[in-house]
This record gives sequence, structure tokens and C-alpha cells, in this order.
Amino acid sequence: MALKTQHKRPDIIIENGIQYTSKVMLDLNDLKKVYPTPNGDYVVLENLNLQIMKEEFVTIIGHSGCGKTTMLSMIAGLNPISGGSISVLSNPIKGPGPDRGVIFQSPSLMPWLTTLENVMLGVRQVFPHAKKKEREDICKYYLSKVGLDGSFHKKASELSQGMQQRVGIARAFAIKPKVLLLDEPFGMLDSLTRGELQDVLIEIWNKEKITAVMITHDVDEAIFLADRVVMMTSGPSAKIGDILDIDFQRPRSRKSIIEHDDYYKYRKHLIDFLEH
Ligand SMILES: Nc1ncnc2c1ncn2[C@@H]1O[C@H](COP(=O)(O)OP(=O)(O)OP(=O)(O)O)[C@@H](O)[C@H]1O
Repeated sequence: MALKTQHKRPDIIIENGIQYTSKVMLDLNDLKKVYPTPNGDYVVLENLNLQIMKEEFVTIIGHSGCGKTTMLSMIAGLNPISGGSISVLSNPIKGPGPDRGVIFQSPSLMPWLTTLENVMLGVRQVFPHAKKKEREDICKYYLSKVGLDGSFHKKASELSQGMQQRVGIARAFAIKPKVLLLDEPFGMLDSLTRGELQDVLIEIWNKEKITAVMITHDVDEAIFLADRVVMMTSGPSAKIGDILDIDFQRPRSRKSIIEHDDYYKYRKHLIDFLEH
């Protein structure tokens, strides 16, 4: 029988004397969030426990106002925790850091800067000792990946919403995060652009082997992208209500997924959860 012992770092497991690194990238432990309001404290999240594995793609769904953005912004280190803890590779987070890249619904680019300069802003901070040319090459690589190779020198103010979101994706990947946090990144886009950017996202995520956590209101998007769909209960005191494993092989095509019997089973599971 295998003898498992716990190392003092919980991501390290010693099994029969051999040391392994566990696959947990993100650990949310008894997480709590309270917002003070004029009518007293409002407990948004309570007893929220979730572990997300290295290289996993997790989508988060739940009713509007249940606390999805609150949870994501706490993982990003942008919103203080009221109780419990969040660790990245067993290190408790203390604020924002380059190990976590964030993509919001609206990318908030500097409109007077070019696409290249917008992506360079973060890269300069994260790789201060790299040569200018090296930094530019990183930015150009990711801008090309998102289909903007002809637009390096266009001002952000001249870009369509879809193009701006492409810059947002390039900017997040260019800082080489361990974890990518996405808050409804395609919510404002038309369905064609949305599909294109989902494909771009999955292609880069798969190549870079990073961990992705994405909030979406779209059940089909949640299934298409995820290894697991995490369902949050409605607030107050929201927590994880259920988790659905999505067992489709990768790479995935929309057509093959829609034709798969399990697709309707998954869809029904998620819709039943949201309707009850
Ligand atoms: N700074 C704040 N102060 C007080 N209450 C807040 C604050 N930010 C969010 N809330 C409240 O906390 C709850 C959760 O908000 P949050 O934005 O996290 O929900 P959400 O699930 O992401 O919603 P949506 O799906 O509509 O984006 C809501 O009731 C919201 O009004």
C-alpha cells in the first residue's frame, strides 16, 4: 500500500519516500468576503472552498450578483479577503502579482498609445532587465497570435471592440502568468468574434500550459472551454454549489461537441442548477 505523507508545503507530497509536487495551482480555503454597507455588513461569500489544478481550464457560472467578480478580484489580489485564504502554488497571495494575469470584459487600454505600447507597459514592469528588442519581440509574438500582426502601430483609440479585446488577451499572456483570470472577457462581443477569440484563447492557453479561471454567463461557452464548470450558489454567503467535469477530448471543435450526446447532458445539468 502506498504510504502518503504531507510535506510542510501542502503542494509537495511524499509517497513511498519519493517526493512529488502536487497539481494544485490555486487553493481557495474557507474564503469569506464581507462588504460594509449603510445597512450593515453584507456577507457575499462564505465557506468557499475550491482547488484548481495546474494547466486546468475552469469556468465559473452563477446568478448575477452572487459574487463571481468578487471571488476573481480576490484571486487577482485586487480586493482584500475578509476571511480564509487564497494560495498560488501554496504561497498565500498578498496582493496583485505578475503570476496572475487578468482579462476584464473591457480591456481599458490607454487610448493614446499604440497596440504595441499598450502591451509593452506590463512587459516592461515584469521583465525590467530584458533588452528593449527582447520585450518588443514578446509583445509582437502575442499580438500576432491574437491576429493583430498588421496593427502594432495603430492607436488603441482606432481599434474596434473586438480588436481591443485581442490586445487585452495579448497583454495578459505577454507577462507570462501562471494563472490567467478572465471576467466575462467576451461578454460585449458579437458571436462571430466571440467564437474566434475563444479559439485564440484556447490555442494560447494550450501552448503556454497555464491555468485559466474564467467567469461566463454563457452555458455553451462554459462547456466548450472548460475541463470543469464550477457552479456558485446564489448569495448572500455564496459558495461552490456543484462542479461538473467536462470530459470532451481536446482539441475540441464546436461541431463535434454539439453532436456529442454528453453535450446535452452537461447543458441540462448546468441549466437545472441555475434554475433551482
Ligand atoms: N464594493 C462593494 N461594496 C458593496 N457591495 C458590493 C461591492 N462590490 C460588489 N458588491 C455586491 O456584492 C455582490 C456580488 O457582486 P459581484 O460583482 O461579485 O457579483 P457577480 O456574480 O460577479 O455579478 P454579475 O454576474 O452581475 O457580474 C452584489 O450584491 C454586489 O452588489
